[in-house]
Amino acid sequence: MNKENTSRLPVMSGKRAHTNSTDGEQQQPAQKKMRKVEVEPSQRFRPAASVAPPRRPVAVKAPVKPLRPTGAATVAAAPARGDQRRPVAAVAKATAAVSRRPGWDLKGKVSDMEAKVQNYQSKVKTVNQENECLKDSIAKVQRRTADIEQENNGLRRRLGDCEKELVKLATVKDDLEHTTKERDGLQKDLSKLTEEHKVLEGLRDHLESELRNIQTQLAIQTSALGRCQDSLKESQELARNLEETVARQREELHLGEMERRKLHNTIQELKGNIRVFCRVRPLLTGNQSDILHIQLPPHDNKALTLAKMEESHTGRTTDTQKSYNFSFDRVFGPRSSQSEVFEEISLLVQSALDGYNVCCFAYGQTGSGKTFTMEGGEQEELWGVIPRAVQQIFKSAKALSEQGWQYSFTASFVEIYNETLRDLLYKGKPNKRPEHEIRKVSNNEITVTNLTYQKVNNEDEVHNLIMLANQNRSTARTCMNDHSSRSHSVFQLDIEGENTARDSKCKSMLCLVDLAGSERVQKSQSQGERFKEMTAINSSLTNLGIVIAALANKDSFVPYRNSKLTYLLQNCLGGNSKTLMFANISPEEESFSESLNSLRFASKVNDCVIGTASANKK
Ligand SMILES: Nc1ncnc2c1ncn2[C@@H]1O[C@H](COP(=O)(O)OP(=O)(O)OP(=O)(O)O)[C@@H](O)[C@H]1O
Repeated sequence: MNKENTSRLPVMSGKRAHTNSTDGEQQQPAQKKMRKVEVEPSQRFRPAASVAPPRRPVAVKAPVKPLRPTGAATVAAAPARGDQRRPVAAVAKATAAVSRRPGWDLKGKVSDMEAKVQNYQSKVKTVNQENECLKDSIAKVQRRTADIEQENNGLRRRLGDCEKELVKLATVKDDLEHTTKERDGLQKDLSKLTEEHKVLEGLRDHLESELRNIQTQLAIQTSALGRCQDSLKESQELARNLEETVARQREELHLGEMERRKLHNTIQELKGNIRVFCRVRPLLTGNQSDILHIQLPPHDNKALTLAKMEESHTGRTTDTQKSYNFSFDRVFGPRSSQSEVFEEISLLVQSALDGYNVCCFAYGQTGSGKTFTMEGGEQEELWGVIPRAVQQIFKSAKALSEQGWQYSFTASFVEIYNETLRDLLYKGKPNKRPEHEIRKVSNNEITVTNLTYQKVNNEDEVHNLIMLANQNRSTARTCMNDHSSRSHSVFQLDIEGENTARDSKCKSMLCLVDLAGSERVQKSQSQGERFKEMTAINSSLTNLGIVIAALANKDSFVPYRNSKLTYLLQNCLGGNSKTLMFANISPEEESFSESLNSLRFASKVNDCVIGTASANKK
């Protein structure tokens, strides 16, 4: 640089002045170059400035200015180009003058020499000035250099910082890549979410439209609800009125029921507490019109005539027809159905639910149709009194439950065979049958020891018990009827009713009795065990007649205990009961005398008026 500066100095050395003073124009490029040199550093730093923040070097402002004065000084201090050439020309002139001066002209020569010295002094002065200027320039350049170095150091530090930053940026780049990946992933997620969002928006729109529909429906329903509530209020009001009406009608019904019971009882009393029905069995074979000896008046269902031609004992008189007229509460002919028969006794059965003891028994010779009347056949239309009575009892109990009556039923089925009691509901081993005794307990109630008293809740349960009883029933063969029953069977249903709302209770029993055959001993041709059976049967039936007669006569003593049958039926036959007797007769002519016998017995019973029944009420 010094070399450059040296070579580009704006001032010519004395020697050069001598050698190059001929061409003053050569100095100008040197001056231009010098300006250029001073400007270049700042220009060179510009690219760096473009990297680093633009920090303008301090030296840029200063350097140009002093150089101009230098140049100017050079121009001012130094002689003008024309002037610079003048000393040289003067020297040359002086030289030429010297050379031209004659040797003797010393004075001229001295004056030339002095001019020369002056010229050189002026040059020295100019050079010194330039030298000072240059020193200033050098100092400035040095300061500038220092500044530049300083700046350079700053830039290096900055470069270092930048490198560090670059390293950091490399990490940042990694982070950026990672972040970019994450961003890509997030963008994918975002696009997915955007899709989902779109779907959800669609769904939302759909739901919103549904919501609007629902809201519309809700509004409709709300208004309908309002209407319903109004109508509910009206209905509640109506229901209250109806409830009051129902309560009033219940009261009326109860009073009506009480009235009905009273009237029913009055009717039963008017009919008599013991009633006798006669039933003629149809012929089992042949035409019913062949029954000639039993005459039933067509318009009187209460009369019956037994007619028989009697031969003259002497043979002198003609045969005479002997007629036996009977009158009963009702006479059923051979064509009467089971339902017709039951219709007549259903009112009596109803009395049992009203708290009256009811007894219904079938009397007649073997094979006359007692069992058929009481039990009947398997088919419902052939059902006899017992199944029909049970059906009616449970039906009526159910109907009365609506009026607050609750009933409980207990069934027992006992057989009296040869004056011995047998439990027909017994389920144990035959050889372990217990013995039974009839006992009178408190309230004059009759009970049988060791007997099965089975609680029943419905018709079916009773039917099952009847089937069990039939299996247990003792049957014996006789020459008159293969399956004739040689025993009395007594089905008893104890009824207890309670109406808690009315604080009413009632207790009664329904006895349905299928008596053993009533035929006379000699006709049955029985012997031995059979004879004993017949005697016992006849004895108990005779006692039944005696008891009924005693009751009719209002005897102070009624011999109930003379037979097991009357003892067992004591409460059903007494004053506090309603009794119905079926007199069953066979249609065959050979049964004439047995039929006559039965009808006579029935007639006697029919003539009896047994006290006034009263309901067992609390
Ligand atoms: N009204 C009737 N209609 C049709 N068949 C009847 C009628 N009455 C009785 N019978 C029939 O007559 C036969 C004898 O009747 P049932 O067994 O009822 O007589 P019974 O008096 O009970 O005899 P027993 O004293 O021996 O038990 C049976 O076959 C029965 O089906």
